[in-house]
Amino acid sequence: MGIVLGANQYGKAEVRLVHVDRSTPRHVLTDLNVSTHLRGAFDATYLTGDNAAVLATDTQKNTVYAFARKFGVGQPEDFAIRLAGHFVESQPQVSGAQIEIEQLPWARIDDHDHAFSRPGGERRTTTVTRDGDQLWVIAGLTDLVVLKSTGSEFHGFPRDEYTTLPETTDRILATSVTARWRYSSTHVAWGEIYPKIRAVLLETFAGTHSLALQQTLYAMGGAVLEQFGEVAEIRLSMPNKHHYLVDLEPFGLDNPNEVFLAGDRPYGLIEGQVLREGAPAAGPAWQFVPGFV
Ligand SMILES: O=c1[nH]c(=O)c2[nH]c(=O)[nH]c2[nH]1
Repeated sequence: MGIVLGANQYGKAEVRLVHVDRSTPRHVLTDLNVSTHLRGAFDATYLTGDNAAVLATDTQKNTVYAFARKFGVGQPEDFAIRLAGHFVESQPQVSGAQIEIEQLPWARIDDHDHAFSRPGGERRTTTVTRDGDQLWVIAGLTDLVVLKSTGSEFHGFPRDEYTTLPETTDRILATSVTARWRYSSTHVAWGEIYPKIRAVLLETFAGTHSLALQQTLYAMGGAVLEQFGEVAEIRLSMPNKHHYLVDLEPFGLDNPNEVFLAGDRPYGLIEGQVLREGAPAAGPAWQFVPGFV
């Protein structure tokens, strides 16, 4: 019984590309998950490990980023057609290509020029604690994903022998906000105040020129306490969803903060409480509430 190689394809899966069109102050954000698959005369690498025909998947990934800088992205269909054409037309052994693209949606926060939020995914939460006659109400939200394409810096941090992070005065700042706030009374119009607090969190994220995600966290919590006397304290957990500027120099291209790799993990995790001095005590309200300091 003979053994033969059947259908095959190979490529780079899930290239996380974030492109910022900064040609006007009103940034256009395109967030894609691109997978490339090449088909053609690749028997040799499977059968003998001869890679003479194998356009490396790393090269395919680089092509995605370089094309984003060279040509922009536009509609995902156009970007995919351009990539498929390039692979088939530039490599004689590549007879076909399949390019899959998922686009992650972003919406502007209050029609802001460079602050966005991700629709869907977010949840409103509450944790109510009763102990004897006493009652505490915590409200909040999880997974509110937000991004600023400028207006964020990070510098002035110590450098030791393990520090490689460059200082930056212009970076993408993105996070998935989990916030929980404790009301100081139980006489609150829950349904009316919730969207207002959410809106203050969003507008403070958008409006704060950030020198650190820590500073943004405190500003967001502080704004809620300033504007809502009913809130005794707020706790925030904000992963720093890193966006790495792609080095396009090897391809003769600059990258003026336009083409980013959206990292998955690891991520910075910035957490903190913002408290109103003299507010009623929390008692057991936070006991066993997950995800918080
Ligand atoms: O806003 C930030 N805070 C940090 O503590 C930190 N650390 C890091 O590597 N990048 C950042 N960004």
